[in-house]
Amino acid sequence: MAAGDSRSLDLPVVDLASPDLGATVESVRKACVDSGFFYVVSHGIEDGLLEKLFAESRKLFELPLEEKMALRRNSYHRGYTPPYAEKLDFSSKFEGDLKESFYVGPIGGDGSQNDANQWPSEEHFPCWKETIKLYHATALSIGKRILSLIALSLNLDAELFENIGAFSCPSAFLRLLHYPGAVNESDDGNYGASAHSDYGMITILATDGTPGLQICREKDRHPRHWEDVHHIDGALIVNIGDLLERWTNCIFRSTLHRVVAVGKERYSVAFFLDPNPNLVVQCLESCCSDACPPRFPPIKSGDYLKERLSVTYK
Ligand SMILES: O=C(O)CCC(=O)C(=O)O
Ligand SMILES: [Fe+2]
Repeated sequence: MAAGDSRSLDLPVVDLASPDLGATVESVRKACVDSGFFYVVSHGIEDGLLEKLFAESRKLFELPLEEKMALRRNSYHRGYTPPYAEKLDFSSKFEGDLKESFYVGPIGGDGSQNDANQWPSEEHFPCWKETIKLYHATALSIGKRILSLIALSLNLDAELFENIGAFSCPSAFLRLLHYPGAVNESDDGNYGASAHSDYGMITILATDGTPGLQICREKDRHPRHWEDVHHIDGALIVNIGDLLERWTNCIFRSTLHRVVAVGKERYSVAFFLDPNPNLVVQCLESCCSDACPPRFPPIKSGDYLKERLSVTYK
């Protein structure tokens, strides 16, 4: 289905600079319970940074395939993935999704973390690393602010995730994405990114404004009903992942989404913020009771995510 065929959604817009904390927390809770998706504005990203980020991303994807393949995703899940490398929806008849992507994991860190990132040559990409590093750090700090609102929205301490160690060496991955414009006839009906939910805690998405992103709020209803997530200038899109859904005993929703081909090239940058891999994720205290016991056993965040990724990239 092409974007635009479905009804457009009115997702909540969360203003990170709002002086009314109570209303902000309430709107975060409603969004996380209803659709697992919302917009964030007044995020404080410095002027021009998103433009620079998209320019560097475009420059990387414009390289010839063999140069990109020299930076192919390594065993630490950093680097380039070509078109068709990822199959998110196993019911799809196509070999894989149309998108190509580039992953950048935690940068530097406290020395205990092996910096396994791959970088294009400094000679041809003099501003690449600096721009990516700045956006990675900025997205991480926005993510922490959003998770503090999420904690409040669950009637928990604003610093909960910080206090339990989720943010000490968090598994924070940036993913640059490029969706092709024209596609071959054999890819007629294929998706930029086929239907999936994200695996981790939260995802923060910036796009170049090209449509294509859709969500399905009722994953068990068939036929599926897909709704367009329209672009709002200056806003980021935030969504809940499966790990947070599990953590909240399914009070918050990790919603199915996909990117349809719209016949126009599209760039986006997703930031996946997941906890320290050693953190044990067990039902949050405000999300269970005698009447509503935990649905899932505790699991180490890293084990959960490794298992999910191994299925996607066999
Ligand atoms: O590019 C987009 O709009 C969505 C990307 C996405 O869903 C993902 O990378 O998980
Ligand atoms: Fe996603």
